[in-house]
Amino acid sequence: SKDEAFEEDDTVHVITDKEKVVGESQKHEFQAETRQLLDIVARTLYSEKEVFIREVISNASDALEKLQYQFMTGKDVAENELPLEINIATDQEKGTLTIKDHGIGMTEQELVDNLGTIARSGSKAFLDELSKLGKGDSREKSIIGQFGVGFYSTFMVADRVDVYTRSYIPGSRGLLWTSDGSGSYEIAEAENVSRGTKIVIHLKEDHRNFSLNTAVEDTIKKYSNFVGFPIYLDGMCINTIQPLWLLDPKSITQEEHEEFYQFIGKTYDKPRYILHYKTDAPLNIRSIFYIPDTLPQLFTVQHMEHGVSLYSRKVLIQSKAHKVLPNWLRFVKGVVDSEDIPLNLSRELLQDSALIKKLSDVLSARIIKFLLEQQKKDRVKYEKFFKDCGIFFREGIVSAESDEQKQDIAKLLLFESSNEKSGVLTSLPSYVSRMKPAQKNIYYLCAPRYNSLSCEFITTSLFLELLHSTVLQKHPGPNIKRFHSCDHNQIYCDKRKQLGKKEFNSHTTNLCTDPPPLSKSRRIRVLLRGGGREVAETSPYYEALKKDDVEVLFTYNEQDDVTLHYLKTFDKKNIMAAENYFSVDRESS
Ligand SMILES: Nc1nc(Cl)c2cnn(Cc3ccc(Br)cc3F)c2n1
Repeated sequence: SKDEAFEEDDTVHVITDKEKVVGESQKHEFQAETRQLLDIVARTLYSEKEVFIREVISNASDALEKLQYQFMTGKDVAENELPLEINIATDQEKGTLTIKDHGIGMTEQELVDNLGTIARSGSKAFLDELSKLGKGDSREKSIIGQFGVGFYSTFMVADRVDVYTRSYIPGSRGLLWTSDGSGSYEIAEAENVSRGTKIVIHLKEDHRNFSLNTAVEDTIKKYSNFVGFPIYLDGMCINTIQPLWLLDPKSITQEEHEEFYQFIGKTYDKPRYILHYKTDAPLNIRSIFYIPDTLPQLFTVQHMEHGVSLYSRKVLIQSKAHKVLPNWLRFVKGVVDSEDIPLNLSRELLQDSALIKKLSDVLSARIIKFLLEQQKKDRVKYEKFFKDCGIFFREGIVSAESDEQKQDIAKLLLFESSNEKSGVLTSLPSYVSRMKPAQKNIYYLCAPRYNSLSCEFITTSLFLELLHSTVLQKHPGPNIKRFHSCDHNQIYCDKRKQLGKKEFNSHTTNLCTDPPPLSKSRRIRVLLRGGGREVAETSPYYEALKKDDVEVLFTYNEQDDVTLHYLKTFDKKNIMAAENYFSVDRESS
């Protein structure tokens, strides 16, 4: 198992340079397509140069997997005592980066073929596909993840690449392939080449950073941390955290989840909810989602660093893949690994592919289903979660493309209701389950706790006039509780305080005595405290519904107002504001 592979053995994991060329080397011209391909891959396709490390490590990992397969199918394997690991060495003096594996290695025929694959069929189809790949084209079956093309990416950063390789087939000769990536390559026989492949990358002048241990370590931890074999960098094993998402969910402890969550989230927080989701249809998905315990303050809600990490067969494709989940689920952290996602050519191709859209739809539906289960499983915990994250759901309803998604998200919402005591929350499905057959619509009454308006005014008296005309008229009922000037931008009105000469009519109240010393003209924000349950219950609009024993949802903030307005219907019932009760239902009933 993986653990054995990781146990510390005493042989030190360093790479020695004992290979020696014997005999003549044959010169080979790259086929035209190969050169063309080299140009493309080396110049344009990789947005971040560092991914060449991901590619050669993936090739090494695949070579080790193929060797394991030979072992398991009882094939005769040369040097079968060699450890299944990947060794990487940086050498700052020489300006080289070396990646070595004891995988299946290559025969001379394969060496040429693997390059040739691209030249003969691959690069033609590859180039066609590439040209065909308009924006968002879903059929981006790039061949980058296969052997060969990934290897070429080394020429983005290399003046020269030496490849020592010997196939696992007993009796195979050691070979040296070398090229500067321009027009040709050379192959010679070499001795002291151990089974597998060793790639020595002679770095270009301005890519010498890849011969620095720290730079290489960061890149390996970012892209290849979960590769299924130990990776030794300059003798140190650097990939130690298991790809939790591939394990059996029941076998993972809370501690393992917390450690993993902190590793991928770069946080010391704990997850509040954990969803380990694996499926093979309609896509191959291995994923773990975490909902953090503490959520960012409101401000960072818009700007929080978000996006789950997207992997393909344990290799990172994108660390903050924004499109894998819809924006309204940006509070969710985690990893998604799908074999159906090709190791991609570039970020752009990944951003708006139909494949990613499909993935996003499947995942968001599953997360909503999970949250609904949690709503039933532990109501108190869910209500706390809803208080923290309700804002995201409301955004989801407003921004969701399909009505089906709106309906799905709507089940997550909670409201106060005339049927329940103050402070008790209910959901739309529960409301509907209580509706009488004759009732056609769902009713809600918006009694905002705060009404804020920012107004321009010149002098105190004009301010009072303006306030009276614009605000107090609009919100009948004693919805103004307090006015006091706490700072020059916000004034509350306070029933108990007398303000200025003006007395407002009985319903409302007076403004506090000392409006802030104001310059000629200022914009201030007036927050009118009040509203909430008592306003709702004493609202004339509620009276009629109450008399007819029609349940009304109470909303206290404008986001809910907007959300219900956008939602329009739920479970095929119209969602109506209470004030429309008279006109609509009276006629019909
Ligand atoms: N590590 C490793 N192991 C194996 Cl078995 C293969 C097979 N192909 N490739 C990619 C590749 C192709 C041509 C050349 Br030249 C070098 C090179 F790395 C492999 N890489």
